[in-house]
Amino acid sequence: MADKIVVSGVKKHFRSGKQSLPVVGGVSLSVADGEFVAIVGPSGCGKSTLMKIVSGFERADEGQVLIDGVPLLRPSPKGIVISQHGSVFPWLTVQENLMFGLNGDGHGDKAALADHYAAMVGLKGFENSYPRELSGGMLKRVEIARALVVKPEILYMDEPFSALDALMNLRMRTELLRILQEERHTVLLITHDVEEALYLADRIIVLSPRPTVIQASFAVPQSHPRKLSSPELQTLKDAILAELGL
Ligand SMILES: Nc1ncnc2c1ncn2[C@@H]1O[C@H](COP(=O)(O)OP(=O)(O)OP(=O)(O)O)[C@@H](O)[C@H]1O
Repeated sequence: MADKIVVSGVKKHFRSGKQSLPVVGGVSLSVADGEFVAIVGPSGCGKSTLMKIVSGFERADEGQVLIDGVPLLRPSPKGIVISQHGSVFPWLTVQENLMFGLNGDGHGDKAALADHYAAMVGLKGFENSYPRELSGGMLKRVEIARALVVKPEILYMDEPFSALDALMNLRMRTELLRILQEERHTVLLITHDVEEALYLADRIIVLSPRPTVIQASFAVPQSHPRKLSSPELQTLKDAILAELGL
């Protein structure tokens, strides 16, 4: 499969006063078209910074990011970010939120498309509801639908489910896999949760403490749906946790 994302020799530091804080210490990785790669690493190691660089919201000091072979200089229309903070507009209905990113004439009947994606994430019947009328899990699904409706080639997910309760977190994982089976996207997921990574990803990259580098990489060869209790995934989990010093 062709490489969708190529990260080569990326380094980044921040400056606070006279202090220099090295955050990304030299990261190179390739993500194939349609691949789902999860990134785990210790708290504060630089995961979000790396994600911002790979999604074009932050510039690297050194190295570069290529999307389909083209250097990334700003956020690409091919990618969309889903973060833990949420970006649903409270003053718009679910349908209006989903229609928001659809501009130009390329999207046909925007309302119908919005409703299709609302249904896809289980929000049929809530198209005219406002965010304040929805639960946290429903809001997160609006967010995911809002990202998918523009048919991004790349989904950048930074702890997308971390604000949800444990049950909703599990539901959303399954929901995401179902959607990805219908529409193949290239996905880069940052998570604290090794089990979430094992459940979802084709490959798991473990980052070192700051300044972060790739410490280990694990392929997850199992097909979906996966059983986290399977001996193979348990062995993999132990190996990843060992890399994280746990
Ligand atoms: N814009 C910035 N200016 C200065 N320092 C920053 C900036 N962004 C991040 N940092 C620092 O860089 C380091 C890495 O932050 P980052 O958010 O990338 O880590 P993380 O691995 O995503 O953290 P967490 O696991 O806690 O979400 C932290 O020490 C943080 O304080």
